[in-house]
Amino acid sequence: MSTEDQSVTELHQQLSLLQNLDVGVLILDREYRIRLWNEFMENHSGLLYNDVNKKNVFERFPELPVQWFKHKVDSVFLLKNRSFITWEQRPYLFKFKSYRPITGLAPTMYQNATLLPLPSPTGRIEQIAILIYDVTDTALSRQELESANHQLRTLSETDQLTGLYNRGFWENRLKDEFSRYARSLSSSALIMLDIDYFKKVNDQYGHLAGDAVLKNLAHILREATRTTDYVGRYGGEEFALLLIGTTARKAQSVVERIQELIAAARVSVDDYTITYTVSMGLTEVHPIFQTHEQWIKMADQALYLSKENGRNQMTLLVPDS
Ligand SMILES: Nc1nc2c(ncn2[C@@H]2O[C@H](COP(=O)(O)OP(=O)(O)OP(=O)(O)O)[C@@H](O)[C@H]2O)c(=O)[nH]1
Repeated sequence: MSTEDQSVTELHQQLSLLQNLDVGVLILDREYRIRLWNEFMENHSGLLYNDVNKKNVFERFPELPVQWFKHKVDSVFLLKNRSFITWEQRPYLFKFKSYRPITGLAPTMYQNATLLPLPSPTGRIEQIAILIYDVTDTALSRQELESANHQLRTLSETDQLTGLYNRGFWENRLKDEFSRYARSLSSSALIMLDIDYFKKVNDQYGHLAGDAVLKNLAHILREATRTTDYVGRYGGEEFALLLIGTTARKAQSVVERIQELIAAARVSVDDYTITYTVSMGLTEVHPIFQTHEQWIKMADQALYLSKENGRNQMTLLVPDS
């Protein structure tokens, strides 16, 4: 075989390899025209090499963000360095359907891409190659893992019955807020709240009715507070509200809103309509507190006074400086 025949054979083998790779390969010139398009690209795009050859990539694929992609391609021409695009940055470059059986959940193929400069024998870069990897399986399993972690985190932070924060998580937030106060001296208010004569609700209407009242109250507490506040279930029928960046005076309007919503609430269980009241204790964070537990203790004392004085009321306690 002559040297020329040998080169043709080698070129043919290389092209055949390129065609059969399970990776997308395309070549772009400086005008963003497609100069090579392998079988992977044909199969997934439904466009044959002849459909795209010498065509501008943006005309053929309008989903490509022009500015962003040009910037990527131009820098490979300019710096003569390879560059990468991951599915985390952009889920895909080319919008291909995903046909993978185990990833039936993803309608579109997730892709990683590598952009490679292709130097001519003189060292000039007139074309670049783009390799497209199907990473749908990886992307989906990562997303599933993240979603499972998120669910686990939520479970470990949440009270199952009411969906509010559980005591452990809530108390940690109070601790954080207390440390933040030591640095910033920005005010926060704490309300401890307890349902009045809740035992009677259980005794009279049953435990499920009691649960319905707890859920109703949780809903009201969420309604009456900001999303930045922390509302927790502190114990059986005791709740705790941490109002971030709020003075005791401002917290009183939250208390009033809670009282109004509870007064209007009617919990229907079977043929019964249940009404209920709550007692509350309110304290603002204060330099006199050495620990967050002391802050809770004072709010608890305020709650106790509300109970002592006849229930269905709020008591504000201000520490002596
Ligand atoms: N249904 C239901 N009841 C609960 C739950 N957790 C605690 N309890 C009940 O809450 C009641 C609390 O009763 P007590 O501590 O005597 O308080 P109370 O009857 O509200 O009286 P005061 O607080 O003094 O007004 C008990 O009957 C507990 O069984 C729960 O998750 N669901």
